[in-house]
Amino acid sequence: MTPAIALKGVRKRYDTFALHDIDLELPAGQVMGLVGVNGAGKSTLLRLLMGLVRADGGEVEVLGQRLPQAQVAVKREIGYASDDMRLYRGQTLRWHMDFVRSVYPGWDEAYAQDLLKRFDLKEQQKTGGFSHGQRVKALLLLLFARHPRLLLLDEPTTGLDPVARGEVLDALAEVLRDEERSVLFSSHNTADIEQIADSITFLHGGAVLASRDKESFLDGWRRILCRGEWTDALRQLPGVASVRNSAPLIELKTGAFDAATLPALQALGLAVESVEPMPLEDIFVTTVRGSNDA
Ligand SMILES: Nc1ncnc2c1ncn2[C@@H]1O[C@H](COP(=O)(O)OP(=O)(O)OP(=O)(O)O)[C@@H](O)[C@H]1O
Repeated sequence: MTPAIALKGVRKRYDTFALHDIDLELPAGQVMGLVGVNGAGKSTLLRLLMGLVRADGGEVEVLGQRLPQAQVAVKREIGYASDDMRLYRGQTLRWHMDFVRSVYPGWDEAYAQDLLKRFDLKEQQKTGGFSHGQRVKALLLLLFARHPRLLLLDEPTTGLDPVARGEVLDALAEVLRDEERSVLFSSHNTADIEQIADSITFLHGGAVLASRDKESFLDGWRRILCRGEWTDALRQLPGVASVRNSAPLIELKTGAFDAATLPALQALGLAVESVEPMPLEDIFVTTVRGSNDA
């Protein structure tokens, strides 16, 4: 099946920042979470995919079509939401719904009504009076009810209270039950990504540090506590991203945990005390620190 997004060797340079050689593929019907610190390049990447920014080099394909050539046709099939999108303050949400409906024939009014209830929004309210959370939910409603084939969401849950976050994530999960739809969403909140993403990409300093399906990501990482004598050979073990000597214990974090890991530690004279899975946030921080040290 044609991937929803395929990037090959994509580059974009600004005065003080560059995206370098981005290779990324999002299979159709999947959700990819894009995680990165402030300034990592997440918004730039999403803007490239939306055709708002043009790559300096490499290939950008969205829904099987090459950008920038197919930009106009592809844009109709994409739902893009970011913080800099504005609603007309003096108009009601209904006015916005009618406007989008007039432009997109695929508008689903029944679904829009369902989302209005779920998001607790009033269609006759002027959007100028909306809170931040209401504005985000209104924007998502206007996107979701169009049924775009690809959603590009730039930090959709940032700044939402826990209840609104839950509502937005539930609605997203529902949108995703339809296997035809693909989503790329960025977030600082690794818990959101862990909850709904099929695959995870870490972006740092304009480069992809890691991109894998969620299960293999989480399965491959472990925090291991051992007892014994410190040896520098620990740093050479496959996949080891951090080792800390807090005698009498040694803490080791590895991104390549497998059947050979524990025997390798024992061979170095260490007694393994515990092996724990790591939450995505810890995996992300460990990966970013490792790349900063490299
Ligand atoms: N139009 C532009 N001109 C010059 N520099 C830009 C432009 N757009 C983005 N940048 C720079 O590119 C870098 C990456 O910005 P970007 O907004 O893509 O990061 P981000 O990962 O989305 O960050 P945040 O999480 O803070 O939103 C930043 O240093 C930013 O200043």
